[in-house]
Amino acid sequence: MADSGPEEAPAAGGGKRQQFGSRFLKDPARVFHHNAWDNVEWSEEQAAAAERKVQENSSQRVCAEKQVDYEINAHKYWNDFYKIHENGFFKDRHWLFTEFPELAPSQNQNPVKSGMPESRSSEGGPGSAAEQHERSWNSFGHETQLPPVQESVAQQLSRLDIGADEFPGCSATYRILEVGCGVGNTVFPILQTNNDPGLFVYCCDFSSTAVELVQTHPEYDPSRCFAFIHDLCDETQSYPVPGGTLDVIILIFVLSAIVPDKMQKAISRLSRLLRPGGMMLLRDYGRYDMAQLRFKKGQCLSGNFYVRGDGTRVYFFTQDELDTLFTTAGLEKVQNLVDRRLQKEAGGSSMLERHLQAVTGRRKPAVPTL
Ligand SMILES: C[S@@+](CC[C@H](N)C(=O)[O-])C[C@H]1O[C@@H](n2cnc3c(N)ncnc32)[C@H](O)[C@@H]1O
Repeated sequence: MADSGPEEAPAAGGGKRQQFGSRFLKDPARVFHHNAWDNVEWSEEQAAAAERKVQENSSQRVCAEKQVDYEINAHKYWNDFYKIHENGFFKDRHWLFTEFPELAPSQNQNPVKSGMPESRSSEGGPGSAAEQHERSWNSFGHETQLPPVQESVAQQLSRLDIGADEFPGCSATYRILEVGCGVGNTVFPILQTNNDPGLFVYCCDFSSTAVELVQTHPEYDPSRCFAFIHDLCDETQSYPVPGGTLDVIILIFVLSAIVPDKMQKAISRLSRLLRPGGMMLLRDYGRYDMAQLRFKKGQCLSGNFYVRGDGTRVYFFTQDELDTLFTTAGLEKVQNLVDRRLQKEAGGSSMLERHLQAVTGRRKPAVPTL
C-alpha cells in the first residue's frame, strides 16, 4: 500500500513542526534531495494534465447494478478490508495535534457544564486492492475476546443501565466525537496525549470489525471512551448523545467514503450535536490528489467519485464544495486549506498530492425562541 499520509517535515529552526509542514521547495534543482515538499503549486501544464487524466478515467462509469451493490453493502466492503488488514497499517499521526490544536490538552476552557445540554435537538436521546488506499493507519494490538459489538447503540446503552437523562460521558466537560474512526488511529493518540480529566471521546464506524478492534484495544477505557457502530448516512439511527453537547466532531478521510448525495444530511445531523461554539474538524482527499489520478477507466461511479478494487469508495473534494456543505449545516468557517505536498516516488518521477485540510466550524448559537 502506498502511503501518502502526511509525514513529519523537519521544523524550521529545529523547533516544533509548523502547521501543514514547512519544507518548501525554493530551488527546483533540489527536488530530489527530499522525498516530500510542502505547499507546492502546479504549473498550468501540470494542472491541465491532471484534468485530462480525470476526464479520461471518468469517461466510463460503473454499471448501475454494481453501483447499488457498492452502496447497500458498503459496510461489508469495509468489514472485509479490516478483516484482511486488521490494524496492520502503521503511521503515527504527528500532524494531528499541530493541525488540529483543538484536540490537544488544555483546550478545555469551558466552564464546568452540567451533563445536560442547553437544548435537545431531534438528534437527542440515547438512543488487494489495498494499494489503492492512498494512506495507512496506525497499528494497535488487540485481544481476542470480543465484546458484543453487533448490538445497536440503544442496546449498548441499556446494557450500561443508565437512565434516559444520562448518556456515556454525561459528566464530562470536553466531549469529542470521531465519526468513521476505523481502528482508532485518531482516538487512541487523543486519549494518550490529552490527559484532561474532563475529556470523553466517542467514536463510531459502520464497520463492526473496525469497532471491535477499537473496543478490544488494550487502551480502550470505557470510563474515557465509548465506541459504537453507526452509519452516518442512516437517518433512522441516533447518536448516543443529546444535541448541543459536543465540543468537537472529527471527520478524517470518512466523508469521502460516502455517496455524495448523502453528504449534506450527514453533516447537518452532526452539526446539530455540537454545542454553540463547538468545532467540526475535517481532513480528506482533495481534487486531483494523486490517488484520483491513478484510478483506471471503469472505476468511476460519478463525478470525482470512484470505487477501489476492494469495493470501498472515495470522493475527491474541492474547497468550495466543503465550504457549501459546512455553511449549509450552520457552521461558520474558521479555516479551509489545501495541503499541497509533492511526493517523490521511488521511480524518480514526482507527483503532487493534495489533501484538503478543512477546519470549518464553530456552530452558531441557536436563535432564541420567543
Ligand atoms: C479511509 S477510512 C478512515 C478511517 C479513520 N478515520 C482513519 O483515518 O484512520 C474510512 C472509514 O470510514 C468508515 N465509513 C465509511 N462509510 C461510513 C458510514 N456511512 N458511516 C460510518 N462510517 C463509515 C469506514 O468503515 C472506514 O473505517
